[in-house]
Amino acid sequence: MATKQKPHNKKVIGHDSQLVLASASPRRRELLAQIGLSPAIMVADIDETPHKREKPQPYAVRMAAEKALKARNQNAETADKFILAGDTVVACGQRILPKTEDPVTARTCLSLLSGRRHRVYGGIALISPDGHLRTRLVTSMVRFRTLGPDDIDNYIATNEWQGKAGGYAIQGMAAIFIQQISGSYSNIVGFSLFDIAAMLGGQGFDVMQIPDMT
Ligand SMILES: Cc1cn([C@H]2C[C@H](O)[C@@H](COP(=O)(O)OP(=O)(O)OP(=O)(O)O)O2)c(=O)[nH]c1=O
Repeated sequence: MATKQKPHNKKVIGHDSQLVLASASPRRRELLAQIGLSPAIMVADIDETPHKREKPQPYAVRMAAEKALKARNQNAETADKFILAGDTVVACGQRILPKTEDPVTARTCLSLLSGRRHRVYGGIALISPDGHLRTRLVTSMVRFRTLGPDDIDNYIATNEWQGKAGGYAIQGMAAIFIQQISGSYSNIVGFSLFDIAAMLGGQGFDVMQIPDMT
């Protein structure tokens, strides 16, 4: 069995089997796999309706925290584990765009995003084995080029907008519409790997020192 080189001066207090991802999102699973993490998956269904006049930034953080807390409260076996959850919110100004489930809503979102900049807010929540909840908000900016009717028709035909915040996925065909981003790319896809590694690292869970089981 191959193991990654471990510097002797570092104490590892966390490893992969101690990590739970409270998410049904294949994107979040794939993002964690990119940095060598394969957590247990526990889906936490929560009510994702924004509160009246709730701003996108606190909404993203609240959603992530509720997912993590629900996973912990529903599964006794998570008690001594790190629980990670994320939430992606696409906002045009202070307006929260929906996760699009039908083509009409997806068209409305794409028309709104066409030719302008918007923000993607990523809420991240981490519950440590001692039960402490920590959260972060990560912001990325995305600029779409102007979309013509054919662009929107063709994109709708891909079905890639289904279940995506704001009606698009940067990791698919929508990449051809995106002129510029600033901030974290992984934050737009699902959650910021930089911030996750930093949050885990702050709790003694060093992502670079997880045994490689392959
Ligand atoms: C903007 C954007 C969003 N998305 C996706 C990421 C999220 O899966 C989804 C936003 O919905 P979320 O509620 O953040 O996540 P989810 O419902 O898919 O999964 P879970 O709550 O169980 O963790 O939009 C992309 O895949 N690419 C993008 O470019």
